[in-house]
Amino acid sequence: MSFTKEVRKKADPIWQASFHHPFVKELGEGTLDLTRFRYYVMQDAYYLRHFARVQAIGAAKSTDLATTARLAHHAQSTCEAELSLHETFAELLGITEEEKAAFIPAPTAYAYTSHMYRAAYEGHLGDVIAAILPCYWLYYEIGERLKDCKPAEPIYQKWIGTYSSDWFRSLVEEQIARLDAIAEAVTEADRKRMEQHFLISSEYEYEFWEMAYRLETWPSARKEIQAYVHNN
Ligand SMILES: Cc1ncc(CN)c(N)n1
Repeated sequence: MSFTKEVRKKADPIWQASFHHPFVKELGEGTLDLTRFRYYVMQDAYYLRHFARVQAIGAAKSTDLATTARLAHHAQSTCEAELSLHETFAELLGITEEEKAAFIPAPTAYAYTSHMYRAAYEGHLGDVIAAILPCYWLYYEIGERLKDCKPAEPIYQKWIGTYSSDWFRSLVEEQIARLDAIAEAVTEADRKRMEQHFLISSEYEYEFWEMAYRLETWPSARKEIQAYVHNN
């Protein structure tokens, strides 16, 4: 069995929990409260800004120019396609510049992005891709599951359309093939570490729905903590 099939199998229980999470189900049905989606859009814009940087670390850690170019292209796609989609959502949802300026990442968004940076800075390209692959692949599987849903809310239709698109599928397939090729060439210890990154990111993907559904906040109102994460 390929490395990605193995880790996908190990992660299946937590992926199933994401598929059945009320945020995902209600988005497909069109019953998701827009307050929750609005919160998600703001946290996800923060997440994607850091995700693009992690993709760029992958570009820098690639050992051949063709892979550097592809990873840089992926980072650019995150900025031009996904983040610009969020800009459209922000306009449609009436998210103001003041709200954006006062934005503070929630504990889960902060922890998930910190995990990706850690995997990326401490490891090689295989570590980078293992940590970011659930982000691609889980959303694509969710897009596939929801693609025949016709939520009355156009914003939700647009979200589903993005992640079930051929464009997104081709990015996912490219990263799966890349990770399998790397996994064949590295040591067993490397593969074990890559598996851990993949499983931790899978957990955080689930936690991200929870965070948005519960409108997570920091437990303490300490301004210095909030100022720190705000600036980072
Ligand atoms: C948290 C999260 N994970 C994945 C994706 C899809 N790139 C996203 N937009 N946000």
